[in-house]
Amino acid sequence: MVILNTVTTIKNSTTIAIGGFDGMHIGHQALFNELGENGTIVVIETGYANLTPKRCREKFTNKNIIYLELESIRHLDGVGFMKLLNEKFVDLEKIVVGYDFHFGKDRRYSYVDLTELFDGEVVVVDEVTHKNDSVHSHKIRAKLQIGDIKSANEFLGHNYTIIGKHIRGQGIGAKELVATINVQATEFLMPKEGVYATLTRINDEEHFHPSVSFVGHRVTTDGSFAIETHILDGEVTCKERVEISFVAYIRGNEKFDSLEELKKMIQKDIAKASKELKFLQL
Ligand SMILES: Cc1cc2nc3c(=O)[nH]c(=O)nc-3n(C[C@H](O)[C@H](O)[C@H](O)COP(=O)(O)O)c2cc1C
Ligand SMILES: Nc1ncnc2c1ncn2[C@@H]1O[C@H](COP(=O)(O)OP(=O)(O)O)[C@@H](O)[C@H]1O
Repeated sequence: MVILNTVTTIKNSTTIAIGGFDGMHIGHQALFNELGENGTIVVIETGYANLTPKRCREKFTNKNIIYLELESIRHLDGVGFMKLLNEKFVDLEKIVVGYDFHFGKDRRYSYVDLTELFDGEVVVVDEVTHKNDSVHSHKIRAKLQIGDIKSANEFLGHNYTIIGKHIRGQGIGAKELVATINVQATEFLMPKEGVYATLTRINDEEHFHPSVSFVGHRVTTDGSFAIETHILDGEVTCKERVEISFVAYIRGNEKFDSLEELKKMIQKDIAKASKELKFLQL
């Protein structure tokens, strides 16, 4: 990962797009479309990104990304920020930002200041909306938190995807319910507690498996928080790194009086998830 603060200069990059870019949503993609061949994405890293934390942004672009820690630039005024960009990007000709881009101390400066301060071209991308609603990361987070996966995915332009590592479960699943892969993915925002039709990929497999996943506190068993995915198209063995893509919300988390009742419900969940995923190209 290239952190801009620690490198002296970046050569051959004539165009940059600047922002936080958590989510890499359709608004962000509109900026990337203006980058051209030698464009670089400059991520201002707040440390709070939880839709595409850290290097996960790289999954959703083929452009080069470099990272700039907010802490190291937040004190700068407009002139200072511009000086930093010019010093680091020695071939800079064009800067791409969105209509609401703000920077510098107290977010005091906008694209208007950028246009005055920069000697090259500033491209300002108009507001990107979906169904008359302005697309922003905070709105995607809010949608995920109420389980509105379909709208969140429409704003994102891709399925909301978390990546984590395989961890040991309680050992009840395979014996009494269905086999699940338990996942730890602490850096990501968790969608509303419940059951989802999902696509799961293990390590760097070429294809995703249709799956049904549970996210939440296992109120029926030990009460602890878990992310579990049950693969619908057979057994998988190698499972260090697990990627779960959320496609549709099926139901909320429930407490069942017995494992038999939970098992019956899981069978219904499987049927619903299979139906949701049937027409997807995996
Ligand atoms: C499709 C599916 C739906 C689930 N729904 C619930 C639920 O509504 N409430 C709940 O407490 N646990 C639910 N669970 C989690 C189970 O409690 C969990 O799989 C079980 O405790 C076994 O955990 P283990 O894999 O760690 O052994 C669900 C799991 C799956 C795969
Ligand atoms: N809906 C949108 N339409 C156009 N530009 C956008 C949109 N959302 C964000 N941008 C631009 O993308 C860059 C990154 O913005 P950022 O603040 O990280 O996104 P968000 O507002 O979604 O959290 C900024 O230059 C911003 O102006």
